[in-house]
Amino acid sequence: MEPGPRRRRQSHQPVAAFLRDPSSGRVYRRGKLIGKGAFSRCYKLTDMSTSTVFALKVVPRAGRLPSRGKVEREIALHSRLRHHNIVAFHGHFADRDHVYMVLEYCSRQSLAHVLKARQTLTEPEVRYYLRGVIGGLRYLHQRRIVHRDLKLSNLLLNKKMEVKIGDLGLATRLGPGGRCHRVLCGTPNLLAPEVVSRKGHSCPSDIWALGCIMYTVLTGTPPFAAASLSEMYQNICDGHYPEPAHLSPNARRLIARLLAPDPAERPNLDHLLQDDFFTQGFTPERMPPHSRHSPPVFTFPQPLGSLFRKVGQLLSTQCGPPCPFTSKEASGPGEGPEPDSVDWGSEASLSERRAHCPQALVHLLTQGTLRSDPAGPQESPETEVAAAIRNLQLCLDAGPVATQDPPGGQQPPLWAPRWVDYSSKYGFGYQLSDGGSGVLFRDGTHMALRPPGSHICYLPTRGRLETFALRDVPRALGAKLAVLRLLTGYLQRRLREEGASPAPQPPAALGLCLLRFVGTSQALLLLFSDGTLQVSFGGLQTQLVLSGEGQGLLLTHWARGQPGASYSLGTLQRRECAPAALQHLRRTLHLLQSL
Ligand SMILES: Nc1ncnc2c1ncn2[C@@H]1O[C@H](COP(=O)(O)OP(=O)(O)OP(=O)(O)O)[C@@H](O)[C@H]1O
Repeated sequence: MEPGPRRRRQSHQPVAAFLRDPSSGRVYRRGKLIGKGAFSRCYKLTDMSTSTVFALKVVPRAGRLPSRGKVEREIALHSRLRHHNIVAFHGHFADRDHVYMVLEYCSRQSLAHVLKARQTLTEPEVRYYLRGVIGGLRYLHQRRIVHRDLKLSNLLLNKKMEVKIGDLGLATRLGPGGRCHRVLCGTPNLLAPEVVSRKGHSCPSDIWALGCIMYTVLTGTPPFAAASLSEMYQNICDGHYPEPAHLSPNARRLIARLLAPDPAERPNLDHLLQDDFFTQGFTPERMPPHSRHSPPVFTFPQPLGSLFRKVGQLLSTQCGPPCPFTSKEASGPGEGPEPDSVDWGSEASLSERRAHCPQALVHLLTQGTLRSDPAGPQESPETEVAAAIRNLQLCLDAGPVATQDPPGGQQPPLWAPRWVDYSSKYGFGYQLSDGGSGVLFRDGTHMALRPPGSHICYLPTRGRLETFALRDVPRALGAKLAVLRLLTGYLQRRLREEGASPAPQPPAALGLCLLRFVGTSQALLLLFSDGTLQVSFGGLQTQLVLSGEGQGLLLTHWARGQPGASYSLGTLQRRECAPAALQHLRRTLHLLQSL
């Protein structure tokens, strides 16, 4: 995957089983061989007095190194560095045959090993690893040091799966012009155009390597891997690589920015984490060690409570038309865990959905649609989506954006402030702002609990409403009622914990139901039967609700804990809408159009 630098392999003298650092007096026991580089070998090493485990990098002293003083330069440079995302340097010594470097031990090997086992990584994982690499690289660049050999095998992982930049053998300080020697060093398929054309390495050359790394871990193949070196260098100089069409637009855009042929156009590390790829997607705080072998399923607390949401695998879970739930009837909650101890979806259900939906359009994580009556009029979910798109366009076409946020009205619409996606097992539960709740089940049916009389409203298919008093619910619906109660109880508990109470507003119509939900890495979109469209971005950071119709259209926008502001179509037409709300409208439109 990563052709190594064209360097001659060294023959190695055996390394003694016990080694003494003459300057510190420490005695070490050499352990097993953990890896081999072009000029070095790495062993596990234990400090005999403290039992601390290190990695020992051993470089032979024979006069066949690529350039004299290379190891000395590596030691001089590496020993002064101290950063959480750079392999720590603990000491060095030498004997007649070898130079030894005592390094922080990274027991989970490298990202090259992970990719070999996994073939590709998911976007949340890539965000997690890149964050660490960017942290370490920023530290180097701030000190005017370029790494010059960033590659997967030099991104090591410690026991906690924290990423550490290693192998500073080619790292060097920048010269006065922000560049260093015009030599062709590094790993050929990761060389930046300016390095290939011998203009010298600079900080953007490392950024280019980051682009190659990102591309490789997301697609499983490096962006530049032509049969001949000259063809590959030509592609590098032209910035010509196979378009990774199946990746999310944000991932593709960031790769294109990182792999800009002109170094001046590549993003600076200080701004990289502000890219949409990082800000609009979930980044795990930690990485489970098993993710070295299988895709992780992440769970994370929502701001409104410890809900768990499925973000395990972004990959190619992309569907065009809505994927039906499986026809399996929802089962009772007896055998399942509490919703706040479950993940959102499972790999099995994702691959199931992928098999159903070969077209790749939207980066979906989870979705569900209310079942249509096969004997009834052909209602397609696209009809509601098209209506929602029309409404969004009406708002967007209303007029130019106000230069500052106008005071919004306070007309809270009926919406779903809380939800829990338990669709991998039973269904998607939500609580309405009037205190009612509902579940769209995996089998495409819908059941709701409606205040004030606590009616149970059941829709076996779209348009067929059956209502029951709580005690009269037929036995056949007992399992679904149990799920509805389980999820409602859970959401009410959250409401109590937040100290919130339902808004005083007229209760929803008995037939109101959730027609469709779509979860992507960026947003959760809910479409109700009365045409209300609700979109939540970034967990619950920003919410947008579009309700009503025609001139009664109302846009309500909540941003980062601010009280909601509502805008009527008339207000929007008078050119008064918060710029942030319009921006979210555009993102919603984009999302809907890509369904
Ligand atoms: N600090 C460390 N902890 C654990 N393993 C390490 C550590 N440093 C290196 N290794 C392992 O040893 C291998 C050899 O590392 P080394 O830095 O000598 O060369 P390399 O970067 O893999 O190759 P090259 O020298 O060709 O660029 C690595 O691939 C890695 O698997």
